[in-house]
Amino acid sequence: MAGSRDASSPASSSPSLHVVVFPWLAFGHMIPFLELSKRLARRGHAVTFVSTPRNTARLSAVPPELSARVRVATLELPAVEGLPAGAESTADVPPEKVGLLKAAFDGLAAPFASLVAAGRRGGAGEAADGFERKPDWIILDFAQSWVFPIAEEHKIACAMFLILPAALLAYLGTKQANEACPRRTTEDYMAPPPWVPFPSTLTYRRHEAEAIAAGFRPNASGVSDMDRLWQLHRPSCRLVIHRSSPEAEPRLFPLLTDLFAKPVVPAGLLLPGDAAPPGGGGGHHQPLEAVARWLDEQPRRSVVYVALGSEAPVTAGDIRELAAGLELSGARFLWALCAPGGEPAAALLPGGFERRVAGRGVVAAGWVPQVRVLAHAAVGAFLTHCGWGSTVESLFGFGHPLVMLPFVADQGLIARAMAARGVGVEVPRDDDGSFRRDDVAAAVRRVVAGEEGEEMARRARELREVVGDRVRQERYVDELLELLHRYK
Ligand SMILES: C[C@@H]1O[C@H](OP(=O)(O)OP(=O)(O)OC[C@H]2O[C@@H](n3ccc(=O)[nH]c3=O)[C@H](O)[C@@H]2O)[C@H](O)[C@H](O)[C@H]1O
Repeated sequence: MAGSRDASSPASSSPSLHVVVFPWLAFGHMIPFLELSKRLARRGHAVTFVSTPRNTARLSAVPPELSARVRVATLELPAVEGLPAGAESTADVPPEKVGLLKAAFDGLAAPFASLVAAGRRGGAGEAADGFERKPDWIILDFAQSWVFPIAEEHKIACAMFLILPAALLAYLGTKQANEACPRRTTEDYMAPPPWVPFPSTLTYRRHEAEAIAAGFRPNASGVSDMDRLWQLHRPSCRLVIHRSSPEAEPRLFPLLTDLFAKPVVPAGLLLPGDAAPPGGGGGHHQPLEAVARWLDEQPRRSVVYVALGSEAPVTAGDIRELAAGLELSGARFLWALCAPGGEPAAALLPGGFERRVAGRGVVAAGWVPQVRVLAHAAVGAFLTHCGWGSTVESLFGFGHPLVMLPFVADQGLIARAMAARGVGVEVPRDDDGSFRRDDVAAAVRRVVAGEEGEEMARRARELREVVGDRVRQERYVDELLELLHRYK
């Protein structure tokens, strides 16, 4: 991702802001943070996007017309024992090592403080060492608990941008509410929280609840994810922003603003363009050409696109069972197979699988430009882990019905919410999260065939029209900017 070394004068006459945008080291986070950056820059504001060298190199390029306002500041991750060399995102490490990546991330506190301090000295100093001018805002992710003291020292306003659905923050609740009503058993984590005063689908299956409970306990970084997230209670965190909208998640924004006693506001869905610019991704980039030719030959809306995000804890057994289910389903499919731990994908597939599905099924090993695949006329459904980014892109961006295979974090909440909206079918799971090929095949058939499938597709297209209305979504960014001007 290229960016300029200095921000030119903004296009609009209103006082422009300088906003530092700093995502957690995960593509499901960096991609929406970059989408927000583009929108702020398009409205005449200066953006400094902060990440690490390998991550910024793998992100899609900033459109040329915005490169004068989006500046990239890269910070070198410190080495941490046990973290693979060169690992800079959750896509580069197995799930059990993400805690070490957080420990390395915490090592960016000092270089980030230097970046801010250099900017504070201002003047003709070497721009590369700091910001051209003091930031008005730092928009950070859930993980940077150490940014707040730096921002407070330099009197810079902070906002926490959660690229997760508001449903997750409603489920997690405030620090105070959790201390008053502690969740102690797996069953406690499976139930809707008592502080949501209306019926909701905020429930987890047993395997999901166990993963959520782990977020309340310290990980290899020594800090729990919840203690990082609950830094949003600090007064210097003036806003909480969600990549979402009231149309996508009714009733939650007023509830959260009340629960957290500060504005919890939508940034809108930040829908990517119809055909994302060519660019990297979480790993080795699969050129679309190899995939597009096959898609071009398929009937309209006949293909199930299969992808499980950049960090889902998918096991080799899951991949074999999913492959067998896709084979049994008889459906056409394109599978972007990001193998766990970087193992070669072919080694994980059942013997003879690709030969038996030849003609109707393709496995694209590695990263594909997902938005461009979802935009293809041949794609008619999405088998997904229900990561919020993928859900927003596929359902609200392109109106595809969903076959849902959630794993961790917010994914189970998203799956229940989308099933309740009648736009997808969840694959049944055992208590340990395992699933069966017959259930995968049955869920795929329900979504891609018959009256039920047609009704789901109709509802999905209706959601794209109503919730994915791009004009309305862009207005949320305008409303957010009004708040950034007001609260800075
Ligand atoms: C917010 C949080 O992000 C996490 O990230 P994860 O990468 O798993 O999934 P997405 O949010 O779908 O993000 C994945 C992003 O990677 C892109 N992509 C993925 C695979 C590929 O082959 N090519 C691509 O371009 C995709 O288009 C999307 O933008 C967790 O899910 C979590 O549940 C979710 O709520």
